[in-house]
Amino acid sequence: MRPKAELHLHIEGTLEPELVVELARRNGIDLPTFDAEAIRARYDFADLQSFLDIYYENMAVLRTDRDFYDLATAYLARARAQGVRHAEIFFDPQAHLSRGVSLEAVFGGLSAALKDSDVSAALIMCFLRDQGAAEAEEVLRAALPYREHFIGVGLDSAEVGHPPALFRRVFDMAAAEGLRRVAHAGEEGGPDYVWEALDVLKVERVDHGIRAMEDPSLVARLREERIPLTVCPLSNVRLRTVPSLRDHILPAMLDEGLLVTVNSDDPAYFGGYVEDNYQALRDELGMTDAQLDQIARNSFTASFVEVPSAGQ
Ligand code: HPA
Ligand SMILES: [Zn+2]
Repeated sequence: MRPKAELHLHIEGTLEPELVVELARRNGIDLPTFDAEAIRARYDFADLQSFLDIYYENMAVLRTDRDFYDLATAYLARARAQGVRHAEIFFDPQAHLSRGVSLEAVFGGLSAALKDSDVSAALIMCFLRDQGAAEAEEVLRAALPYREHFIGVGLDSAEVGHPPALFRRVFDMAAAEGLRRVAHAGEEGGPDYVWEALDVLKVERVDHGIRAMEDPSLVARLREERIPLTVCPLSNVRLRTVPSLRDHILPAMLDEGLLVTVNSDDPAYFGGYVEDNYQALRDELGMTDAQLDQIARNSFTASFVEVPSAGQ
């Protein structure tokens, strides 16, 4: 299997229904159903928000550092089996703090899992854009005692109506701390969100970014500056940002000379882990092995951490 890096992966989006049930039992949490298949049957999404509603609901079973440890350990084992040599993993601390779960539990569990895995991995802390900039600044300040546990910051959750420019100050603060910067932009939002992420937040990578293709001058900028895009094909289909995989703009992005990568986003919800995304691109979109090899090479080029086994 082709070695690859995964650069767009929300650890809470790897929470499989079976683990939801197990953690609910362990933590004495009542669920509408304890049948994993019945939970999975709800995963028919109309858009990003309808997914986020269930995503935040399910993650309420994550309470202790052991829960976060088990979650990340399960992901890393699956990732390894899918050829992942290196993962840069998003997490959403605000979604846990708001439920009374401490940063200590979140960082403690995730960091221990990364340390115990033989897959190279690092954490990127995301701000929930729909919770506003003041809260983002607060969580960054609260996370600084854990500075050595994460390499960067990102911006996720409901995109439209929450433009990147609102987060200028917190991204400046993060830059001053030597943190790397990424943001979701151009998933449901238009090319203007991608421009803002680049110009105002100074992001070094754009998460999704598929709608950048609507603006030729933006495409030229991304190409000239070699800005990586972390595209998530199965996610785009399941959240209906594209009608079907056959309509996906990824091959055109590659033809434009963009530094595109392929990632799984929230694999427990979108029908596949990262190699499943590669295979779907081959089987349903007819992408060639040469194209997929290029994308896998791009994933190492686009990663923030030098990976010793890259390309082996
Ligand atoms: O695809 C996504 N988009 C925005 N926020 C998210 N949080 C988890 N997954 C996503
Ligand atoms: Zn995402």
